[in-house]
Amino acid sequence: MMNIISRKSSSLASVKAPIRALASVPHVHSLLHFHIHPPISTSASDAVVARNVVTSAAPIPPLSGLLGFSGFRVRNFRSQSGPLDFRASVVSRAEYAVADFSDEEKSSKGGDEGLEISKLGIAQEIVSALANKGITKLFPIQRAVLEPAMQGRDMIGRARTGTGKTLAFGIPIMDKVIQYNAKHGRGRNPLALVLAPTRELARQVEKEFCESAPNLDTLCVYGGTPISRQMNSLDYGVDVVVGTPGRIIDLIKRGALNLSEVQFVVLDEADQMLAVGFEEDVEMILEKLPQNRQSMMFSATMPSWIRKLTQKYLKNPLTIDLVGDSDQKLAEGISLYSIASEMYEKASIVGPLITEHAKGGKCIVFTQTKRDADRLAYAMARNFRCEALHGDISQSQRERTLSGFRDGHFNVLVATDVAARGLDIPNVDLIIHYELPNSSEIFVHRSGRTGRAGKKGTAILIYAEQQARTVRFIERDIGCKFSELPRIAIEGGSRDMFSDMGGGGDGGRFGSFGSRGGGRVGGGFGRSGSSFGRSGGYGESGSGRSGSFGGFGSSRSGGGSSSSRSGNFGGSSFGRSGEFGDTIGSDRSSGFGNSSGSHRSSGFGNFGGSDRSSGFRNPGSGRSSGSDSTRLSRTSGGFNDSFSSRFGDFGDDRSNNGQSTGRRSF
Ligand SMILES: Nc1ncnc2c1ncn2[C@@H]1O[C@H](COP(=O)(O)OP(=O)(O)OP(=O)(O)O)[C@@H](O)[C@H]1O
Repeated sequence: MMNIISRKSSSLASVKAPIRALASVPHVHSLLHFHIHPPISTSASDAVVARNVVTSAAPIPPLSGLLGFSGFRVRNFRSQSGPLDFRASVVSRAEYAVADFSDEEKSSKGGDEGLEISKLGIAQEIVSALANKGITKLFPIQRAVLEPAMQGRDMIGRARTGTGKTLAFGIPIMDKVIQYNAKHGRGRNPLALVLAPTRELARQVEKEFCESAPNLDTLCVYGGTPISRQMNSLDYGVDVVVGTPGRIIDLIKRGALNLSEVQFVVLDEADQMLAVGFEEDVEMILEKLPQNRQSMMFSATMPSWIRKLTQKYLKNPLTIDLVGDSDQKLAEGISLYSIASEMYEKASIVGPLITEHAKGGKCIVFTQTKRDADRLAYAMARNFRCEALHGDISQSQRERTLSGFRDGHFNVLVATDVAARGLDIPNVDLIIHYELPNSSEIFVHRSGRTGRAGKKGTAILIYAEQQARTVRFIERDIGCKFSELPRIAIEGGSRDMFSDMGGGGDGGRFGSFGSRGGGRVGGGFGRSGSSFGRSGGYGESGSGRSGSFGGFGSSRSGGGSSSSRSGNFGGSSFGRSGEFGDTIGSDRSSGFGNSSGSHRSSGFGNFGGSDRSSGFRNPGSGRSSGSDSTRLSRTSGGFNDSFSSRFGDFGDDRSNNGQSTGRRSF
């Protein structure tokens, strides 16, 4: 441990020092403009907003202003000191558009009604960087979060997919860190920590931070690339660390990551942390943080673990829910279609659907298994520029695939649910659910890869007749209706587009696929409670599946039975809901949620499609001993989040592993 620490004054660090010093030009205007006022009282019209926006998880003093009136109003920003005496940024004369967020959301999406970012008084570098990205007005979730976040409030947030949650927590954090650095000088230890359940999501959050505040040092940490690079980067000093829990713990354990100065922690996709088995890691990390901090959590559902976290680690949290129980769960602008198909014909109708509905644009086809993704991608590559993405694909290849898809080098991505959550790929026109998702939540997240940032998109659900009940269930659960597309007639000869891939049999091959229908509805739609409402968790097995796919099928709570009949190709919906009906795809086991590898180091960066502009990149390879993948254990018959911590002993981090904790200027 001490050896590691003594390296901190390495020559590399001293080279870095002037760079950091130069980068920390103070945003004096921001510091000067800031106001503190006593709270103002809520008005009678609060109810309008409260209905749609804010509920309090615990009794809180009335939050006024942003949350407290309908219509537009000019007001001063009310603030109290946040952590480390961070103060709210300037918001003098800022207009808070806080009418009905739902209505607003429908109409604006960054449109005319949004709050001008340039008027917020936040650091000019953020304003300019966002403007360069075409972001000039706040989205509703950002407006809802901004003021309480600036006030230092802990919060739980929920909004529809693609509506800008990252910047909702990102803007206040970036601004506060910039101000703090301007005042106190830049330090070595991070001031903000963002936990994400997957590498891809972590990378995306990092990208958003790097693009929006290019002068901040944001480091992304996850497994799959050498940990030494991340340790070096931490050694130089970082402002914000984004990462997956496993690698973060690894870095803490090695004495490379000192969380003693963290003032902001964000749990992004918190319920997904649970789904991929990170709960123990997350709690360990939260235990290591200073008491005096601001915590923000974003979660689509509220399983009991999240509630427990909320009670244990958040202080008097505010809940900002722009979805609500009865609202539709999908973003506006996504057209939903369903289409019935025989199991053995499904693969053959994907092509026509893409041609018709993607119209040459980007399309993601979601399968349940890695094997399906590979095979479908392979077969479709005859007619489309197409690649597969799933957890068995190496991290570096996954990144290449994602950046190729982003950049338009190919336009059809066949993915397992590894891509369902959080990924922000611009201009995806079409989502095809090749197989029913495991839960309504997964459906929402898969579909939410289109229609982002107010754009239009289409999602098509392919189902077998015997799965019609599940389709209705999804409709009810997400509050949307599917328009049924006419069946696509498949000529005999082309029924099985995998026919040259081995296997055989009457229709549908995929190796051991082959049963025509033969399904039975598993029935039993488990609806598991969450305080955020229904989250699905249905189990229906189209035709039952296992055979070559290995016995999926056991349903956990709330799920219907899924008959696993070997050799049959089935609809593969596996009821599993655990506490909240939110499930992950069966393919998560090895790859999804793995954390590893840095993709940005301050000086050198890493290779592999990172969007960090500065820096070279080094190929990420090799899994560190602390790879998170080892924690994901998959049990037969279902998806099991169980894992055992590799870090029973967490070291003596209470004393910060002996690291220097004092903030110092470089
Ligand atoms: N105010 C804004 N104006 C225009 N575009 C924005 C704004 N805020 C965010 N965006 C863009 O919208 C896209 C979606 O944002 P983001 O990924 O944060 O959504 P999200 O709510 O986290 O979605 P998901 O739940 O699917 O993860 C991003 O490309 C982001 O840059």
